[in-house]
Amino acid sequence: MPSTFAPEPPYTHGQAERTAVLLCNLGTPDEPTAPAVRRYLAQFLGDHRVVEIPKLLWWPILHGIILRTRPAKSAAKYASIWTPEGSPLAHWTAKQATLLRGWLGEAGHAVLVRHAMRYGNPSIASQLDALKAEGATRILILPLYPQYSATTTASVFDAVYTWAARTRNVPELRFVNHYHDAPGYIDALARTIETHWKHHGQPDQLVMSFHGVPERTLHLGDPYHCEARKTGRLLAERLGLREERYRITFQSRFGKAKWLEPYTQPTIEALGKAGTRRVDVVCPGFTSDCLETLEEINMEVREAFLHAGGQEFHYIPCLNDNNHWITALSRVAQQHLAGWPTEAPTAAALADARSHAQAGGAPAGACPVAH
Ligand SMILES: C=CC1=C(C)c2cc3[nH]c(cc4nc(cc5[nH]c(cc1n2)c(C)c5CCC(=O)O)C(CCC(=O)O)=C4C)c(C)c3C=C
Ligand SMILES: [Fe+2]
Ligand SMILES: [Fe+2]
Repeated sequence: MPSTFAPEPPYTHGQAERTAVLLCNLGTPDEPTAPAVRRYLAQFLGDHRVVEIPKLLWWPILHGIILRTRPAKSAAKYASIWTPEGSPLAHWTAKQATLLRGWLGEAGHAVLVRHAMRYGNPSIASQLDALKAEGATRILILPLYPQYSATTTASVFDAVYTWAARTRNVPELRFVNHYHDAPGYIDALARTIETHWKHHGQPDQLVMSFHGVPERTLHLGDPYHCEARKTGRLLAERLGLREERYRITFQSRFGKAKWLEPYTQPTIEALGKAGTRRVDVVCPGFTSDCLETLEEINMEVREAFLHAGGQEFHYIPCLNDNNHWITALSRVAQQHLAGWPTEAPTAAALADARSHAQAGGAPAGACPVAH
Protein backbone atom coordinates (compact mmCIF):
# COMPACT_ATOMS: atom_id res chain seq x y z
CA MET A 1 0.00 0.00 0.00
CA PRO A 2 1.47 3.43 -0.89
CA SER A 3 2.35 5.65 2.06
CA THR A 4 0.49 8.92 2.63
CA PHE A 5 3.85 10.46 3.56
CA ALA A 6 6.45 11.47 1.02
CA PRO A 7 9.77 9.69 1.50
CA GLU A 8 12.13 11.83 3.56
CA PRO A 9 15.88 12.03 3.12
CA PRO A 10 17.67 10.40 6.06
CA TYR A 11 18.75 13.92 6.92
CA THR A 12 20.40 13.24 10.27
CA HIS A 13 22.95 10.91 8.66
CA GLY A 14 26.36 12.47 8.66
CA GLN A 15 25.02 15.65 10.26
CA ALA A 16 24.63 16.85 13.81
CA GLU A 17 21.24 18.15 14.97
CA ARG A 18 20.57 21.80 14.22
CA THR A 19 18.30 24.55 15.54
CA ALA A 20 16.54 26.85 13.07
CA VAL A 21 14.40 29.98 12.87
CA LEU A 22 11.84 30.43 10.10
CA LEU A 23 10.79 34.07 9.60
CA CYS A 24 7.33 34.09 8.05
CA ASN A 25 5.67 36.97 6.22
CA LEU A 26 2.47 37.41 4.24
CA GLY A 27 3.82 37.05 0.71
CA THR A 28 3.49 39.02 -2.46
CA PRO A 29 2.99 38.32 -6.18
CA ASP A 30 5.99 37.03 -8.18
CA GLU A 31 5.55 39.83 -10.73
CA PRO A 32 3.43 42.99 -11.01
CA THR A 33 1.19 41.41 -13.67
CA ALA A 34 -2.50 40.50 -13.59
CA PRO A 35 -1.91 36.69 -13.89
CA ALA A 36 0.68 36.70 -11.08
CA VAL A 37 -1.55 38.87 -8.85
CA ARG A 38 -4.50 36.54 -9.62
CA ARG A 39 -2.51 33.47 -8.48
CA TYR A 40 -1.49 35.30 -5.29
CA LEU A 41 -4.95 36.64 -4.49
CA ALA A 42 -6.59 33.26 -5.18
CA GLN A 43 -4.40 31.68 -2.50
CA PHE A 44 -4.66 34.66 -0.09
CA LEU A 45 -8.39 35.31 -0.35
CA GLY A 46 -9.15 31.57 -0.53
CA ASP A 47 -7.76 31.18 3.01
CA HIS A 48 -10.68 30.76 5.43
CA ARG A 49 -8.63 32.59 8.11
CA VAL A 50 -8.71 35.70 5.90
CA VAL A 51 -12.27 35.60 4.62
CA GLU A 52 -14.55 33.82 7.06
CA ILE A 53 -17.51 33.41 4.72
CA PRO A 54 -18.69 29.80 4.12
CA LYS A 55 -16.97 28.42 1.01
CA LEU A 56 -20.27 27.71 -0.74
CA LEU A 57 -21.12 31.44 -0.67
CA TRP A 58 -17.60 32.90 -0.98
CA TRP A 59 -16.22 30.77 -3.85
CA PRO A 60 -18.60 32.10 -6.55
CA ILE A 61 -17.89 35.70 -5.43
CA LEU A 62 -14.12 35.15 -5.30
CA HIS A 63 -13.76 33.24 -8.56
CA GLY A 64 -16.69 34.80 -10.44
CA ILE A 65 -16.15 38.48 -9.57
CA ILE A 66 -13.08 39.40 -7.48
CA LEU A 67 -10.46 37.35 -9.34
CA ARG A 68 -11.79 38.66 -12.66
CA THR A 69 -11.66 42.33 -11.73
CA ARG A 70 -9.17 42.99 -8.92
CA PRO A 71 -5.91 41.49 -10.34
CA ALA A 72 -5.51 44.05 -13.15
CA LYS A 73 -6.17 47.00 -10.80
CA SER A 74 -3.88 45.62 -8.09
CA ALA A 75 -1.17 44.77 -10.65
CA ALA A 76 -1.07 48.45 -11.73
CA LYS A 77 -0.60 49.44 -8.08
CA TYR A 78 2.14 46.84 -7.62
CA ALA A 79 3.87 48.14 -10.78
CA SER A 80 4.01 51.60 -9.16
CA ILE A 81 6.07 50.33 -6.19
CA TRP A 82 8.09 47.52 -7.86
CA THR A 83 11.86 47.88 -7.61
CA PRO A 84 14.82 46.38 -9.54
CA GLU A 85 15.04 43.88 -6.63
CA GLY A 86 11.37 42.94 -7.06
CA SER A 87 8.49 43.41 -4.63
CA PRO A 88 9.58 45.52 -1.62
CA LEU A 89 7.98 43.03 0.79
CA ALA A 90 10.01 40.16 -0.69
CA HIS A 91 13.20 42.20 -0.75
CA TRP A 92 12.99 43.37 2.88
CA THR A 93 11.89 40.00 4.23
CA ALA A 94 14.85 38.24 2.56
CA LYS A 95 17.21 40.92 3.87
CA GLN A 96 15.85 40.58 7.42
CA ALA A 97 16.59 36.83 7.30
CA THR A 98 20.14 37.47 6.08
CA LEU A 99 20.79 40.04 8.83
CA LEU A 100 19.21 37.89 11.55
CA ARG A 101 21.41 34.99 10.42
CA GLY A 102 24.40 37.22 11.16
CA TRP A 103 23.10 37.91 14.67
CA LEU A 104 22.17 34.34 15.55
CA GLY A 105 25.29 32.91 13.98
CA GLU A 106 27.65 34.97 16.11
CA ALA A 107 29.98 33.81 18.92
CA GLY A 108 29.92 30.10 18.20
CA HIS A 109 26.17 29.94 17.60
CA ALA A 110 24.97 28.32 14.44
CA VAL A 111 21.23 28.78 14.16
CA LEU A 112 19.91 28.25 10.66
CA VAL A 113 17.72 31.16 9.52
CA ARG A 114 15.39 31.13 6.53
CA HIS A 115 12.35 33.12 5.47
CA ALA A 116 9.06 31.97 4.00
CA MET A 117 5.82 33.45 2.72
CA ARG A 118 2.32 32.37 3.71
CA TYR A 119 1.10 33.05 0.17
CA GLY A 120 3.34 32.78 -2.90
CA ASN A 121 7.06 32.06 -2.75
CA PRO A 122 9.13 30.75 -1.07
CA SER A 123 6.32 28.78 0.55
CA ILE A 124 6.34 27.72 4.20
CA ALA A 125 6.27 24.02 3.23
CA SER A 126 9.22 24.34 0.82
CA GLN A 127 11.34 26.16 3.43
CA LEU A 128 10.48 23.64 6.15
CA ASP A 129 11.51 20.85 3.74
CA ALA A 130 14.76 22.71 3.03
CA LEU A 131 15.48 23.20 6.75
CA LYS A 132 14.86 19.53 7.42
CA ALA A 133 17.23 18.62 4.60
CA GLU A 134 19.87 20.85 6.24
CA GLY A 135 19.50 18.87 9.46
CA ALA A 136 17.13 21.11 11.42
CA THR A 137 15.53 19.10 14.21
CA ARG A 138 14.23 22.12 16.17
CA ILE A 139 12.44 24.95 14.36
CA LEU A 140 11.18 28.24 15.78
CA ILE A 141 8.36 29.75 13.73
CA LEU A 142 8.65 33.53 13.96
CA PRO A 143 5.94 35.48 12.09
CA LEU A 144 6.92 39.01 11.02
CA TYR A 145 3.67 40.29 12.54
CA PRO A 146 4.24 41.96 15.94
CA GLN A 147 0.48 41.93 16.66
CA TYR A 148 -1.30 38.57 16.76
CA SER A 149 -4.29 38.12 14.48
CA ALA A 150 -6.03 34.93 13.44
CA THR A 151 -6.05 36.39 9.89
CA THR A 152 -2.26 36.47 9.72
CA THR A 153 -0.38 34.79 12.60
CA ALA A 154 -2.73 31.82 13.00
CA SER A 155 -2.78 31.35 9.25
CA VAL A 156 1.02 30.97 9.26
CA PHE A 157 0.63 28.36 12.01
CA ASP A 158 -2.02 26.54 9.93
CA ALA A 159 0.49 26.21 7.06
CA VAL A 160 3.08 24.77 9.46
CA TYR A 161 0.56 22.28 10.91
CA THR A 162 -0.45 21.22 7.38
CA TRP A 163 3.21 20.58 6.54
CA ALA A 164 3.71 18.68 9.81
CA ALA A 165 0.65 16.54 9.09
CA ARG A 166 2.30 15.16 5.96
CA THR A 167 5.74 14.77 7.53
CA ARG A 168 6.98 11.54 9.08
CA ASN A 169 9.83 12.73 11.30
CA VAL A 170 8.44 16.04 12.60
CA PRO A 171 11.02 18.44 14.09
CA GLU A 172 10.42 20.00 17.49
CA LEU A 173 8.38 23.13 16.78
CA ARG A 174 7.92 26.38 18.68
CA PHE A 175 5.76 29.33 17.71
CA VAL A 176 6.01 33.04 18.50
CA ASN A 177 2.48 34.47 18.83
CA HIS A 178 3.32 38.15 19.17
CA TYR A 179 5.80 40.79 20.33
CA HIS A 180 3.62 43.91 20.09
CA ASP A 181 4.99 45.26 23.38
CA ALA A 182 8.61 44.04 23.16
CA PRO A 183 10.79 46.95 24.38
CA GLY A 184 13.29 46.51 21.54
CA TYR A 185 10.55 46.68 18.89
CA ILE A 186 9.01 49.81 20.43
CA ASP A 187 12.46 51.37 20.77
CA ALA A 188 13.35 50.63 17.12
CA LEU A 189 10.10 52.29 15.98
CA ALA A 190 10.73 55.31 18.22
CA ARG A 191 14.30 55.72 16.95
CA THR A 192 13.11 55.63 13.31
CA ILE A 193 10.61 58.40 14.06
CA GLU A 194 13.09 60.45 16.10
CA THR A 195 15.64 60.24 13.28
CA HIS A 196 13.03 61.52 10.84
CA TRP A 197 12.10 64.37 13.18
CA LYS A 198 15.76 65.28 13.73
CA HIS A 199 16.02 66.09 10.02
CA HIS A 200 12.53 67.42 9.33
CA GLY A 201 11.18 68.76 12.63
CA GLN A 202 7.99 67.50 14.30
CA PRO A 203 4.50 67.34 12.74
CA ASP A 204 1.24 68.70 14.11
CA GLN A 205 -0.11 65.13 14.19
CA LEU A 206 1.54 61.72 14.14
CA VAL A 207 -0.80 59.09 12.70
CA MET A 208 0.04 55.48 13.58
CA SER A 209 -1.73 53.45 10.91
CA PHE A 210 -2.22 49.69 11.37
CA HIS A 211 -3.69 47.25 8.84
CA GLY A 212 -7.38 46.75 9.62
CA VAL A 213 -9.40 43.58 10.14
CA PRO A 214 -13.18 43.09 10.16
CA GLU A 215 -14.62 44.50 13.41
CA ARG A 216 -16.51 41.29 14.11
CA THR A 217 -13.22 39.44 14.63
CA LEU A 218 -12.62 41.63 17.71
CA HIS A 219 -16.00 40.59 19.17
CA LEU A 220 -15.18 36.97 18.35
CA GLY A 221 -11.99 37.10 20.43
CA ASP A 222 -9.19 38.23 18.10
CA PRO A 223 -6.73 40.29 20.21
CA TYR A 224 -5.38 42.22 17.21
CA HIS A 225 -7.20 45.49 18.01
CA CYS A 226 -5.97 45.56 21.60
CA GLU A 227 -2.40 44.65 20.67
CA ALA A 228 -2.27 47.32 17.94
CA ARG A 229 -3.60 49.96 20.34
CA LYS A 230 -1.12 48.89 23.00
CA THR A 231 1.78 49.18 20.54
CA GLY A 232 0.52 52.67 19.69
CA ARG A 233 0.25 53.75 23.32
CA LEU A 234 3.72 52.41 24.21
CA LEU A 235 5.21 54.12 21.18
CA ALA A 236 3.59 57.45 22.09
CA GLU A 237 4.86 57.09 25.67
CA ARG A 238 8.36 56.31 24.46
CA LEU A 239 8.25 59.41 22.20
CA GLY A 240 6.83 61.55 25.00
CA LEU A 241 3.76 62.46 22.90
CA ARG A 242 0.66 63.71 24.65
CA GLU A 243 -2.71 62.29 23.53
CA GLU A 244 -3.67 65.26 21.34
CA ARG A 245 -0.48 64.89 19.26
CA TYR A 246 -1.19 61.44 17.79
CA ARG A 247 -3.93 59.10 16.46
CA ILE A 248 -4.13 55.33 16.06
CA THR A 249 -6.00 54.39 12.88
CA PHE A 250 -6.71 51.31 10.70
CA GLN A 251 -6.16 51.09 6.94
CA SER A 252 -6.64 48.78 3.91
CA ARG A 253 -10.32 47.95 4.40
CA PHE A 254 -11.39 45.11 2.10
CA GLY A 255 -15.05 44.55 1.22
CA LYS A 256 -18.18 46.20 2.54
CA ALA A 257 -18.27 44.96 6.14
CA LYS A 258 -17.40 47.24 9.05
CA TRP A 259 -13.66 47.07 9.85
CA LEU A 260 -11.78 48.40 12.86
CA GLU A 261 -12.17 52.16 13.21
CA PRO A 262 -11.11 54.92 12.92
CA TYR A 263 -10.19 54.41 9.26
CA THR A 264 -6.88 55.96 8.22
CA GLN A 265 -7.83 57.88 5.07
CA PRO A 266 -11.01 59.59 6.35
CA THR A 267 -9.18 60.54 9.57
CA ILE A 268 -6.31 62.15 7.66
CA GLU A 269 -8.68 63.90 5.23
CA ALA A 270 -10.59 65.32 8.19
CA LEU A 271 -7.30 66.59 9.65
CA GLY A 272 -6.53 68.32 6.34
CA LYS A 273 -10.00 69.90 6.22
CA ALA A 274 -9.69 71.06 9.83
CA GLY A 275 -6.52 73.01 8.95
CA THR A 276 -3.84 70.65 10.27
CA ARG A 277 -0.73 71.79 8.45
CA ARG A 278 1.54 68.75 8.70
CA VAL A 279 0.80 65.07 9.27
CA ASP A 280 3.43 62.31 9.62
CA VAL A 281 2.30 58.72 9.14
CA VAL A 282 4.06 55.64 10.48
CA CYS A 283 2.83 52.04 10.05
CA PRO A 284 4.08 50.11 13.12
CA GLY A 285 2.25 46.85 12.31
CA PHE A 286 4.11 46.43 9.02
CA THR A 287 7.69 45.31 9.58
CA SER A 288 8.53 45.72 5.87
CA ASP A 289 7.45 48.33 3.41
CA CYS A 290 4.93 46.90 0.99
CA LEU A 291 1.99 47.77 -1.24
CA GLU A 292 -0.13 48.90 1.72
CA THR A 293 2.47 51.40 2.97
CA LEU A 294 4.19 52.58 -0.22
CA GLU A 295 1.13 52.87 -2.45
CA GLU A 296 -1.89 53.20 -0.16
CA ILE A 297 -0.31 55.47 2.46
CA ASN A 298 2.52 57.23 0.66
CA MET A 299 0.57 57.78 -2.59
CA GLU A 300 -3.23 57.59 -2.08
CA VAL A 301 -3.48 58.93 1.48
CA ARG A 302 -0.81 61.58 0.81
CA GLU A 303 -2.84 62.89 -2.13
CA ALA A 304 -6.09 62.82 -0.14
CA PHE A 305 -4.50 64.89 2.67
CA LEU A 306 -3.01 67.49 0.34
CA HIS A 307 -6.28 67.67 -1.62
CA ALA A 308 -8.20 68.24 1.64
CA GLY A 309 -6.05 71.29 2.42
CA GLY A 310 -3.08 69.81 4.29
CA GLN A 311 0.30 71.37 3.54
CA GLU A 312 2.92 68.72 4.36
CA PHE A 313 2.66 64.94 4.44
CA HIS A 314 5.57 62.79 5.63
CA TYR A 315 5.57 59.03 5.36
CA ILE A 316 8.04 57.45 7.82
CA PRO A 317 9.34 54.13 6.40
CA CYS A 318 8.86 50.75 8.06
CA LEU A 319 11.56 49.05 10.12
CA ASN A 320 12.88 47.13 7.07
CA ASP A 321 16.64 46.51 7.64
CA ASN A 322 16.98 48.93 10.58
CA ASN A 323 19.76 47.77 12.86
CA HIS A 324 17.79 48.30 16.10
CA TRP A 325 14.90 46.30 14.66
CA ILE A 326 17.11 43.34 13.71
CA THR A 327 18.58 43.46 17.23
CA ALA A 328 15.03 43.43 18.66
CA LEU A 329 14.06 40.53 16.39
CA SER A 330 17.11 38.56 17.51
CA ARG A 331 16.11 39.15 21.16
CA VAL A 332 12.60 37.86 20.47
CA ALA A 333 14.12 34.81 18.77
CA GLN A 334 16.63 34.20 21.56
CA GLN A 335 13.92 34.36 24.24
CA HIS A 336 11.94 31.68 22.43
CA LEU A 337 15.01 29.58 21.64
CA ALA A 338 15.89 29.36 25.36
CA GLY A 339 16.65 25.79 26.34
CA TRP A 340 17.38 24.66 22.79
CA PRO A 341 21.04 24.04 21.88
CA THR A 342 22.17 26.74 19.46
CA GLU A 343 25.91 26.08 19.33
CA ALA A 344 27.66 25.01 16.17
CA PRO A 345 28.02 21.21 16.13
CA THR A 346 31.37 20.14 17.58
CA ALA A 347 33.85 18.06 15.59
CA ALA A 348 33.09 15.12 17.92
CA ALA A 349 29.32 15.40 17.28
CA LEU A 350 29.92 15.51 13.53
CA ALA A 351 32.23 12.47 13.68
CA ASP A 352 29.69 10.61 15.82
CA ALA A 353 26.86 11.40 13.44
CA ARG A 354 28.98 10.25 10.48
CA SER A 355 30.06 6.99 12.09
CA HIS A 356 26.60 5.89 13.21
CA ALA A 357 25.37 5.64 9.65
CA GLN A 358 27.63 2.66 9.07
CA ALA A 359 27.07 1.08 12.49
CA GLY A 360 24.57 -1.40 13.88
CA GLY A 361 24.14 -3.77 10.97
CA ALA A 362 21.30 -1.81 9.33
CA PRO A 363 21.49 -1.06 5.60
CA ALA A 364 24.03 1.74 5.07
CA GLY A 365 22.43 5.14 5.63
CA ALA A 366 19.12 3.71 6.83
CA CYS A 367 19.09 4.52 10.55
CA PRO A 368 17.59 7.91 11.40
CA VAL A 369 19.05 8.10 14.93
CA ALA A 370 22.61 7.78 16.16
CA HIS A 371 23.10 4.65 18.29
C1 LIG B 1 0.03 43.50 8.89
C2 LIG B 1 -0.95 42.66 9.01
C3 LIG B 1 -2.01 42.35 8.05
C4 LIG B 1 -3.32 42.01 8.39
C5 LIG B 1 -3.89 41.88 9.78
C6 LIG B 1 -4.01 41.79 7.17
C7 LIG B 1 -5.36 41.44 7.08
C8 LIG B 1 -6.09 41.37 5.89
N1 LIG B 1 -5.67 41.73 4.61
C9 LIG B 1 -6.70 41.53 3.71
C10 LIG B 1 -6.68 41.78 2.32
C11 LIG B 1 -5.55 42.19 1.56
N2 LIG B 1 -4.34 42.59 2.07
C12 LIG B 1 -3.46 42.82 1.03
C13 LIG B 1 -2.14 43.19 1.14
C14 LIG B 1 -1.39 43.17 2.30
N3 LIG B 1 -1.83 42.88 3.59
C15 LIG B 1 -0.77 42.91 4.48
C16 LIG B 1 -0.79 42.68 5.85
C17 LIG B 1 -1.93 42.34 6.60
N4 LIG B 1 -3.15 41.99 6.12
C18 LIG B 1 0.40 43.24 3.70
C19 LIG B 1 1.80 43.32 4.26
C20 LIG B 1 0.02 43.40 2.37
C21 LIG B 1 0.90 43.82 1.20
C22 LIG B 1 1.46 42.66 0.42
C23 LIG B 1 2.43 43.10 -0.67
O1 LIG B 1 2.55 42.34 -1.65
O2 LIG B 1 3.10 44.14 -0.61
C24 LIG B 1 -4.15 42.57 -0.21
C25 LIG B 1 -3.50 42.53 -1.61
C26 LIG B 1 -3.38 43.76 -2.32
C27 LIG B 1 -4.65 44.18 -2.98
O3 LIG B 1 -5.09 43.54 -3.93
O4 LIG B 1 -5.24 45.15 -2.47
C28 LIG B 1 -5.46 42.19 0.11
C29 LIG B 1 -6.56 41.80 -0.83
C30 LIG B 1 -7.78 41.01 4.45
C31 LIG B 1 -9.12 40.62 3.82
C32 LIG B 1 -7.42 40.93 5.80
C33 LIG B 1 -8.18 40.47 6.99
C34 LIG B 1 -9.32 39.89 7.03
FE1 LIG C 1 -3.86 42.67 4.11
FE1 LIG D 1 -9.13 46.41 21.96
